Amino acid sequence: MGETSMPTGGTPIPMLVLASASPRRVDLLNQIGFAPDLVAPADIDETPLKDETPARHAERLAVEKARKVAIQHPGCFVLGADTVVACGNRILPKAEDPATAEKCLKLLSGRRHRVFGGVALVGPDGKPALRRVQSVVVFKRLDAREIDWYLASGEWHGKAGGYAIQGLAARFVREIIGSYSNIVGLPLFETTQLLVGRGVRLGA
Ligand SMILES: Cc1cn([C@H]2C[C@H](O)[C@@H](COP(=O)(O)OP(=O)(O)OP(=O)(O)O)O2)c(=O)[nH]c1=O
Repeated sequence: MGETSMPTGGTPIPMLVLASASPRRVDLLNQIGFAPDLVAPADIDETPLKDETPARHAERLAVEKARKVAIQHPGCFVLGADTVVACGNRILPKAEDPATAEKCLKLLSGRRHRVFGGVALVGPDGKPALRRVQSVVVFKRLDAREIDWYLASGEWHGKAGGYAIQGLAARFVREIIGSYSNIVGLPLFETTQLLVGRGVRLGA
């Protein structure tokens, strides 16, 4: 279990498992040449703890996702990630209905907010390594028509903060500071550092 291949004369390469149900994360990981051998969603409670900061929340959930899947796949490298949209110290929800998305968009309108990404890699030894990334996003002021138009698109569904920068919401983004891929769901530079740092080979 947990071994993907045995190169001639070498040691087995542990499998790379992505602990995610997000198709975006699979695409992002593929983009940098680390095709996961397996994708396995981690079913965890994503409720913020009392007084938990957005940054800490993203880190904790990334580790919990990776750990949960690592228990089911011992001996593998397991990558987990979490994306948190924060307005000040307030953690915005993942929008599952239009009313929630509308509240988020009204809050983000005309302001700058932060997007925190946590990425955790649990190694075959069971130990997690963690990176945290922060991006800043500045939205233009949104009028009621723009908000209604965006809500009708449905693109907000399942997205932290009620928008997806990789889609129509790009029209609202005046500026970003920091990692773009972090906002979409997986900070690719830091993910590469984690994977390479733990000895996961390209295309493992
Ligand atoms: C802000 C923003 C978030 N998102 C997405 C990324 C994440 O999929 C989602 C935040 O929820 P997460 O809980 O980070 O991830 P998830 O539930 O979609 O998937 P997983 O199984 O890995 O836990 O919001 C975008 O796609 N674009 C954006 O611009």
